[in-house]
Amino acid sequence: MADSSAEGTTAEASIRLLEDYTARDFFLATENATLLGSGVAAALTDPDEIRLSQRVATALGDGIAPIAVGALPFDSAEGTPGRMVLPRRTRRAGPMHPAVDALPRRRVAPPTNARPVPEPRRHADAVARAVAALRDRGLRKVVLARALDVEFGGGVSAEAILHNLVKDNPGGYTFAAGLPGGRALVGSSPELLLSRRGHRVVSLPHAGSLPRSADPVTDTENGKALLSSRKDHIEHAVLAEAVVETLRPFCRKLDVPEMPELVSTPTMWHLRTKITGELVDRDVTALRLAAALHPTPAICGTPTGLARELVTELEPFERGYYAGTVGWVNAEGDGEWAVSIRCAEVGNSALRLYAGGGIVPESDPWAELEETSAKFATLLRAMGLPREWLAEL
Ligand SMILES: C=C(O[C@@H]1C=C(C(=O)O)C=C[C@H]1O)C(=O)O
Repeated sequence: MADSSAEGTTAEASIRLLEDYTARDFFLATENATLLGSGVAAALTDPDEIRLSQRVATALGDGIAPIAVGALPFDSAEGTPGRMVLPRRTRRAGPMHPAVDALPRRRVAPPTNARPVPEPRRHADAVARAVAALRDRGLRKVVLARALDVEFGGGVSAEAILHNLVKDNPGGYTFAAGLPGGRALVGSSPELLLSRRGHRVVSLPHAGSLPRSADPVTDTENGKALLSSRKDHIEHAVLAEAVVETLRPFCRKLDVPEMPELVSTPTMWHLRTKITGELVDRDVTALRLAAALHPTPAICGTPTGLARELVTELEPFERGYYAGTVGWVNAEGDGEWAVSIRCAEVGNSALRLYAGGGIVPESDPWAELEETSAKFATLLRAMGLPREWLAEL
């Protein structure tokens, strides 16, 4: 029988969860709570995400465990199926912050080798081709990503990276999801795809980005520039419209602010819209809603099918669980699903980092390349590497 415990809201309780995390587990720290799922009472994989959500609801209804956790890939047609686990043991505690600030950072040994995929110049070329394709094929937006393969002669610890990510990102959805073969998807995303609690649903779509700067004057200027950038508002509007359209049939009431707000992570400025709604049918679970929303134009594009084709055509790697979603759902159907960005797939002695950005007809290839470099910084920082390290590759 699966075991579940609420371990209180004390700092010690949440820190114990982080300290007990191992790379096979599921971990999620948000502003409000910390969750650790370990062991496998049941595992479900399915390339059809709606069917997966139904199978998970059935398993939860059977009482196998009180909660299911896991990850959906960017595109299950690539051969990476959605993967959900009903953990043998689920532990919950209060938020990690600010208590985690007092813990020392963990050291990650420096990499022995690193290789951008594709070469940076080729990513800029792909963006230019994407801009032309938007026009020729009638797309409003496509999201193009690049990857960075990093090797560590002496091994790399997902636990240490997660620890530093939690410390660095108090407002983030900081996650780790165990993958087959002892690998783990580890990251800290600013973006909530969907949360459901009772009738209330919330989505926090993000699109439109500029890097933060260590210089306070440049930093403030970047924030202001983003808030008044026509190109970024277009990029954002395409996303917010798509999320609203998908949620509308499920909701009796939707609250959508007219304008996005400016938000920040330690490495990026973003435009974000907070969409809240009231569900018509309580039987529609958080995972079912996440499956309906995914892939949003935050990580794919509009129209979805054409954008997905363009991504396959222009990116020389498979995204796997990057640009998918990670989260949990319980027997009541409540849950929380974050967009799996600002993350890396971590193995024993190597990891692959990912970063992407939305392309619209007004996009500039070199600015888009810069944006992906800035987005890598979330993980680089957790690995103890300065942003300049990337420029040397
Ligand atoms: C695709 C990523 O980020 C997404 C793309 C954004 C953009 O294009 O402005 C902003 C936030 C995210 O929705 C990523 O970080 O890899």
